[in-house]
Amino acid sequence: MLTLTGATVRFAGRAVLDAVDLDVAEHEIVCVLGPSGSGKSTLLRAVAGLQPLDGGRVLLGGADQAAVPVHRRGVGLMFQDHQLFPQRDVAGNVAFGLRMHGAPKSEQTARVEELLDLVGLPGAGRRAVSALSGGEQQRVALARALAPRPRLLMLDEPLGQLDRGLRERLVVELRRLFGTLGTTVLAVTHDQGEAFALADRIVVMRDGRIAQSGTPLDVWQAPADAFVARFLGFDNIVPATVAGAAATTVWGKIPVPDGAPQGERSLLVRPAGVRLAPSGDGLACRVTARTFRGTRVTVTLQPAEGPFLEAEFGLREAPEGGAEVDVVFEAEDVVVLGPSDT
Ligand SMILES: Nc1ncnc2c1ncn2[C@@H]1O[C@H](COP(=O)(O)OP(=O)(O)OP(=O)(O)O)[C@@H](O)[C@H]1O
Repeated sequence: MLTLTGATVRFAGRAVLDAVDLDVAEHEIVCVLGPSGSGKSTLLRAVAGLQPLDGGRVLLGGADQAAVPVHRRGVGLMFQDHQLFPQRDVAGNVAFGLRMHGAPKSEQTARVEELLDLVGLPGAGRRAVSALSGGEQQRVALARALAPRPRLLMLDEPLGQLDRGLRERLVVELRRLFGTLGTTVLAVTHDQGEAFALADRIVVMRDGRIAQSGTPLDVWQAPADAFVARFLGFDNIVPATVAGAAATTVWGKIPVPDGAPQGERSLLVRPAGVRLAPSGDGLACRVTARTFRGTRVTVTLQPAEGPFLEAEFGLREAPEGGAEVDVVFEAEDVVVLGPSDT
């Protein structure tokens, strides 16, 4: 459906999009994740035709888009701030794209009603957009983007301004809606939770390049490198020299899973893989913080050397704040990451 090959955009000589290759299949929901300034919005703008490329190509349905203007690309766009027209009512906003395409009035009216039903706002056509809540405005913006049946829907931080509870509900609704409609989606967000809940595939960007692309499960289980792992919210990452079944780190020798890549690497230890050991049998640490998380407790451990460790224990076994404990590591919760700056 969408293919980018070597897509490059430079501002003042700096590559903000640096030879990006990306394929989005029909009906696929791809979420682009990355820190601020990594080039996510520029990527969307380049696909939409709002940002000319300095190199490479954008193909939609196999056709090069270099000479195709924005309104002929057949893409729907929805931005964080909705950009609804305040002087038009809900129906006027949803019909906008249909009017631009010259759809007859009767067809516009029927399609607007259909879309408002679809996004959970039946009969809201005559309401003023200024009188809607943030979540309702988001639904109107979505209905407007979907109305002309775009072959590709692009979302830029679609839930950015809404509160967390509403975002969590809407993201589930969006996924269900896109699944029902078979919409092909390219979405940009810096919220990992949102991306993981919405996407069939996650693309992590760093400095204008793709750092990793994979299913949510793949990316979660096996982050490509320390940058991706940190961006996904993992702590417990240290440089390591992996040889055979163990890695040498500032935290001592740590067992690694069978078949782990060897040599100079970064190592990630999941908090669940840190276990208490008898005194003198493991890495000696002091407990510096304890946080209750329902039935589990997250404990921060400071070893004599190296960064602190996050560990996760059951309520009964979690050590007290200030306690001196020894810990060992379970190989199954250790991930050997690619060679990378830690
Ligand atoms: N028109 C422009 N002129 C100059 N620099 C720009 C322009 N547009 C974007 N940039 C720069 O390009 C880089 C990438 O911007 P972009 O908006 O694509 O990042 P982003 O990943 O979407 O960030 P955010 O999450 O903050 O929206 C930034 O450093 C930004 O300052």
